[in-house]
Amino acid sequence: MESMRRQLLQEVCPGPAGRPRSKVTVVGVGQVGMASAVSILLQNNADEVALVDVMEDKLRGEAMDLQHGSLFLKTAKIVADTDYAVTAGSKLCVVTAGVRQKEGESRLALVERNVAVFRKIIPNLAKYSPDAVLLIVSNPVDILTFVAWKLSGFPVHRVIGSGTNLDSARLRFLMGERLGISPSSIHGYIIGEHGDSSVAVWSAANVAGVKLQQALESEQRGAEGGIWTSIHKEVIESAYEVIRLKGYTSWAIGLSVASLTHCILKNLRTVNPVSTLVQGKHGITEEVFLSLPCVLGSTGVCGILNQPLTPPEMAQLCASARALWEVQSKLEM
Ligand SMILES: NC(=O)C1=CN([C@@H]2O[C@H](COP(=O)(O)OP(=O)(O)OC[C@H]3O[C@@H](n4cnc5c(N)ncnc54)[C@H](O)[C@@H]3O)[C@@H](O)[C@H]2O)C=CC1
Ligand SMILES: CC(=O)C(=O)O
Repeated sequence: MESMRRQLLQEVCPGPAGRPRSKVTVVGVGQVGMASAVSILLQNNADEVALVDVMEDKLRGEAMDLQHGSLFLKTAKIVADTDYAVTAGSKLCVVTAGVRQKEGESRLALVERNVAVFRKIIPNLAKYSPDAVLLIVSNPVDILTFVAWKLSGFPVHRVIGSGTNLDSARLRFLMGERLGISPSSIHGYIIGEHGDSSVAVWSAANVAGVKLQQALESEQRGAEGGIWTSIHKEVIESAYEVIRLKGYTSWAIGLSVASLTHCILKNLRTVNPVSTLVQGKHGITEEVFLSLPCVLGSTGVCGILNQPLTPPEMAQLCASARALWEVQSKLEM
């Protein structure tokens, strides 16, 4: 092959040697891992994508299938191995490995099984990519982000949970449907736990700066607690409903992960609700990770927005922190 290469072209200046500049690792090539990997590849931000899983054949099959699509992609290298050496030099490591909920099961019920999985994964990622940002997706994502922080020994700003970025996207979609306006023009945040105790910050919801609070208040006084309350309920039920219908959720979380990847690799400093250490914020005393609006850049969480909350919103957020602490404090680390 080398002699054919020499016949074919005269080498003038070989390309830059050494490490890739924007390598992304995805651990776990299940439904969420592959939806994330494909969404990341379609965004053209990474110059190398590495995949890791414990299921050798599935891993090789997924990698080959993606490599065969190289013609239609703009990512130079797609690699895969069960050995974490393949992840070396990653700028961002996305962790999607572990068990997922069965129909009707809560995210919190997965915690012990997925902590065991994380014990095998996180030290390896830290060893081969000591400067990476870790983006945790596996559930229960807030507790597992805390676990990843502890196991990695990384500074807290470099360990992020995908958190309520997805819940907020669901909220904006549902509000958009009701209002007939694109989700991109609707600004609404879900904060707190990614899951059952999440908090909808209705006090800040707006369309192009026009606050929805007044309309919301008259709605709340209406029959059945108002349409907006029911939208938050629908957001919480969303994952359960999709799991009931297709067995798992994948596309929306994959797109959400790719969007966060874009912000981090491109150092965009956009504001996204992601899971970060919130002790000391809004009266929270526990050492827990929950989502608050964060400025994201190449170093991970560059800042946490001081978002004004109403007393009921703050009380709900503190209850969310207590609910997580209840589970987290029982973990053997
Ligand atoms: N944060 C969020 O918004 C969301 C989180 N999730 C969570 O993502 C996780 C993955 O879900 P799915 O992809 O649907 O599950 P899946 O079962 O399709 O894939 C999980 C993958 O993890 C791999 N894995 C297990 N142990 C491993 C280890 N020690 N090292 C490397 N890989 C390992 C499995 O071999 C499998 O390929 C679940 O915990 C799920 O609850 C799912 C959707 C949204
Ligand atoms: C499964 C899950 O966490 C979600 O789709 O929100």
